[in-house]
Amino acid sequence: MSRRLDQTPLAYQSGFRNHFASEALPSALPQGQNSPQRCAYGLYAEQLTGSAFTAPRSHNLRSWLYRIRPSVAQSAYRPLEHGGLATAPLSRPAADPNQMRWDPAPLPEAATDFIDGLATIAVNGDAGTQAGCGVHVYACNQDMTERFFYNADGELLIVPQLGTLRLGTEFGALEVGNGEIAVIPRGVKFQVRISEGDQARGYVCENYGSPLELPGLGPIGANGLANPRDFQSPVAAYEDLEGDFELVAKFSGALWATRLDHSPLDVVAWHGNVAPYKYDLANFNTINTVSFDHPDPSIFTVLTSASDTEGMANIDFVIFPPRWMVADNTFRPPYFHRNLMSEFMGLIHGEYDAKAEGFLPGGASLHNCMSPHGPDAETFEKASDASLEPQYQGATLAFMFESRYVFQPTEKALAADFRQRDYVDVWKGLKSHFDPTRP
Ligand SMILES: O=C(O)Cc1cc(O)ccc1O
Ligand SMILES: [Fe+2]
Repeated sequence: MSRRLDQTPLAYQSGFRNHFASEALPSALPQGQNSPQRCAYGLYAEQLTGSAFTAPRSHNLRSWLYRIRPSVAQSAYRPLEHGGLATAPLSRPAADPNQMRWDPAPLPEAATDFIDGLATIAVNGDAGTQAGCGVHVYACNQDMTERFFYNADGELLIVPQLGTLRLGTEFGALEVGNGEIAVIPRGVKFQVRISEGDQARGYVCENYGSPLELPGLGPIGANGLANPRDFQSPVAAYEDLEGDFELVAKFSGALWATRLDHSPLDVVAWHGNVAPYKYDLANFNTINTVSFDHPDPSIFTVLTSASDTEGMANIDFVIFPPRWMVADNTFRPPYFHRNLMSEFMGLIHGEYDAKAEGFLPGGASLHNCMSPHGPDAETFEKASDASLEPQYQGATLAFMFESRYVFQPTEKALAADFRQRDYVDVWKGLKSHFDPTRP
């Protein structure tokens, strides 16, 4: 029998990290237990954990998968070369206090799938101690057909900028395009196809640390920012395919490949709270000032990965969404600042309010710990004189991966043709307006 996941209609179940239960065949899920002596339909039971067994219940993550073959039905792993991927710590660390910016990564001309199209821009922390992250861009023009991927080094937060991706996973299929995000938990096997457009580009945060979760809302209350119900996980769907397939694993900073004689997306039923999910950033309930001053961007946190120090995120995923700007007597764009946390930014569409020019959709910027940044000279002049009517800033969607750990750009990203070597000049025109006689 051959059944394919890329042809299965998309269907989702809603809720952030719910304890889901889903079956593609009736009664495929055991009732009242996880490991029956014999599973329905001759399936194998397999547990996948996203936390230590002994993690506190609030952070305990695991799912049970009922599959045609167990994951161990594979051959030995062998190393696989990849020219563009890097993992922290780098052997030749290249942390740099210079503010940096990149144009969008060029789209490939040769046939390139999602794995081959990954290129690391910066990393921080240490994958081996489960701290920090890798920041990659992907640019591809081919579907993964005979190969699959999983990442043992971290979960993957995928932020598409160009093209729509269809992610076939062990848990079912998801589709994500511009303005949406997807998260693939550590270890989950998946395959990427381009479902709209001939090519695709976007960003990936490979989170080595604790899995992303919703931020606490404090005095905001019970509702707001990213609401749990707007997160969607796929329903169980499987393929029963025999052939010659490759499973690529990222493990301890390197890629490895193993051969399979079947598709690993063969999970007929699953239950638990580890599962891929997607989120449409348009559902973000944006909160901003209705009085004065520019709130700190933590007000725009979508997801956060905790470090072992409370309040200092391993990574915050923050967006700058369409919103009303109404602040009175206020310099409305982002203020000038020097932050303890390090900031990697990307642009999903539109324009970013701190930068009049040069920060393009698909491009990126990096402002490391204490490196000064803020509005460029042109934006500063304009915003200092702007009339402060309520203004809808609609055509914009930027994001930030903000981390307590300094980002180290890779040597390739430093040397890339598409790095803007004159970026620091955007602040050149900021001149003194000081006049001691005019209070
Ligand atoms: O640097 C940036 O553009 C991100 C950012 C935005 C903002 O509104 C306030 C602080 C900040 O770091
Ligand atoms: Fe900043």
